[in-house]
Amino acid sequence: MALQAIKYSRGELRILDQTKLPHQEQYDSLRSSNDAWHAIKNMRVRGAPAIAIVAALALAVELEIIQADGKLSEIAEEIKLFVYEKLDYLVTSRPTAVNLADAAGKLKKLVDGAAAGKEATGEKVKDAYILAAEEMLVDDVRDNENIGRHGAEWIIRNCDGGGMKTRILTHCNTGSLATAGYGTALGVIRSLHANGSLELAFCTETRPYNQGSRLTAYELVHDDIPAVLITDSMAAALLQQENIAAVVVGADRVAANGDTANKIGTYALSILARHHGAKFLVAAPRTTIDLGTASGKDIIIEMRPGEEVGRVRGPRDCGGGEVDPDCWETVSIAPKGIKIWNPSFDVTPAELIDGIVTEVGVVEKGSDGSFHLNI
Ligand SMILES: CSC[C@H]1O[C@H](OP(=O)(O)O)[C@H](O)[C@@H]1O
Repeated sequence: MALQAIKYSRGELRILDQTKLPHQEQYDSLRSSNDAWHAIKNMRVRGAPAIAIVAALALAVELEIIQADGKLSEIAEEIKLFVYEKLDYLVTSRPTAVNLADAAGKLKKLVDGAAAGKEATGEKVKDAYILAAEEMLVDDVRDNENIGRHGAEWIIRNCDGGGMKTRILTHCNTGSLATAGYGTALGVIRSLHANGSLELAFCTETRPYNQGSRLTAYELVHDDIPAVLITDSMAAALLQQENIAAVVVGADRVAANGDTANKIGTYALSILARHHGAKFLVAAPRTTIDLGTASGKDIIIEMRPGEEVGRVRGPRDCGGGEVDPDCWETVSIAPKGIKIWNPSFDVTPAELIDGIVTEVGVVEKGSDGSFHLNI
């Protein structure tokens, strides 16, 4: 059974609380855009594609509940403006990942068209919105499977030992827990594994939120994919000592020139990959490409609370690898009074990226040395 960050049926949305993983699988119901905003902000759901999908579906559920309560306006314009207001609010939950803003723009355009019709009613605008939001869930899984296939084929064609068993390093979490399913960079690893071309996947723990040790390792173990967990600080020694074919990462926003914002630590890995002759791939659907942002210097980087660095939270360790899931503790690992810098993302320059893996193929730099991303 594939892991699902998002469980949805018409009128009901549940998310897997990722702050409880890998020790507890707990689903929380979201019944409004306000519920979604807080779940995204406190990272109970995270991952650029998943954030956009959960936000869109939470508003769909909110509209269904309003109608069930007999409070849905029959005036198309009123429902359109309601959707506009809620989407603008949801976009403020996390600023760096572009998928949410991209989805909001598309959904606003859709309801604008639905409300313009002569026969338009509030219910028709609501129904049009809900169908579009539900399509995002289906489209994302299909796109990720295509990303996985294109990325695996590229690695086999272009990496040393391609066609043999490859060793891949990945960062953060870009799998079923960051998307509607299958994943982007982790989708490439899944595809390599499925066609027998993966020897070993290495995943970084990805401090401070530990998406790698808590989420990616969880997915790799769940899918029985051969994998090794390393700390972020081990990446250089790994690339120096092991034959890593490629570093494959996700993205939160790809600027028009190919500069890519992704989880903090990605930029360092791109330098290490170049120095050690490993390929460096960014895997992301086209909804992560932002042609309206010229380059990486224009990307807003989300700053998160210092507590995420200074504290670690988890269930009590009972010894022998067993934990008490009902007894969670927070442990301070930094002195009181120390200032903490906690940018959630960094920007990898296009020059250090060998390819951008999308659902329609892998984009490489042209003869002019630039990425052309209007695909
Ligand atoms: C396919 S997920 C893309 C991206 O999102 C993650 O960030 P976060 O866990 O803070 O939402 C990470 O940067 C992934 O690479």
